[in-house]
Amino acid sequence: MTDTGRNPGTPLAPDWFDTVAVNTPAAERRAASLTARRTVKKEWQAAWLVNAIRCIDLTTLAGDDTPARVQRLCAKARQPLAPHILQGLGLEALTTGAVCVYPTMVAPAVKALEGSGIPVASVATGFPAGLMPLPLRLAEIRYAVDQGAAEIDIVISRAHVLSGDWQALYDETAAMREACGDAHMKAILATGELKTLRNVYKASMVAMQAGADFIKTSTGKEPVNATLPVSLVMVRALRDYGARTGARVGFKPAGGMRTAKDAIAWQVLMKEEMGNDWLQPDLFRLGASSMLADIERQLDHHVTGRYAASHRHALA
Ligand SMILES: O=C[C@H](O)COP(=O)(O)O
Repeated sequence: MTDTGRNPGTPLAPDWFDTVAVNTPAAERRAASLTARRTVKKEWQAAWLVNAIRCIDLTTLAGDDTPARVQRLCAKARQPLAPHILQGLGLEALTTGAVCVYPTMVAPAVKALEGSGIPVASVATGFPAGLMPLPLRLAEIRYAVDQGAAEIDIVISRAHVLSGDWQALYDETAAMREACGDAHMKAILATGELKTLRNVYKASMVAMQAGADFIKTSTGKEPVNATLPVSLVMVRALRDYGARTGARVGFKPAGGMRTAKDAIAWQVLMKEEMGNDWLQPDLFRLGASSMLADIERQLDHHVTGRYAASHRHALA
């Protein structure tokens, strides 16, 4: 992620969100219409899928992660498409947006990505629940940065959202942003646990006021992770924040996105809501561990006319 200008944040301003109303049925209709209305023409689908790849935070966040698995993930991030597909698309080179791992896997990832230009993102702050004393959460951020992470995906305290304690949410998130130093901070809202879309909008706004460079839907561990209606509300908050401050905060849907169709759907949402500028890795990421396999399969078919068995491209 090149530094397209960090989000400096603002003082906590509850008047920017405390009277917000979110019409849930309308958000659901708009989200559904986005993907239904704009069907990406066949010949353009490949280009949209290639663009999705350069925006993917290729992720492994499992309790059985090992340095060997992370090395394989990084090899995939360096070469997400088989050579015959790249050639068939007329592309010289292509890499993913980042690799996203747990803090203790940052060092092997940094080593495996040396010279690639691909940043390492690390989750931190007691991912996925975040229920640890703040000093330990901040220390985990500093550890991940010291290990070489260029991006930190923090998790917010859902309890502060559910109780409407915006000052506590702001203070914690601002402290996390400070602990990140030069590392870009993505704030994971765990929207599946925030109960209402109104809370999603408010949490988005407070995270951005506290200095988040990106807002991210989910850890991938909630019962419900990235959805289009939730994403629409977060992107509207990001747009409103930008209108007030001029800051450009990025958006990262994450969790449960498995297919090439998902990759196109979220890009259509970004294009329709924010415009083409938001379809590049500095401002848009797709947090996914398995979506790339289906994208590669679809691009293989685009180039060869045949479908390879999905397992052939799955990450071992
Ligand atoms: O941050 C990324 C998510 O944890 C990935 O979730 P996923 O494994 O459902 O793709």
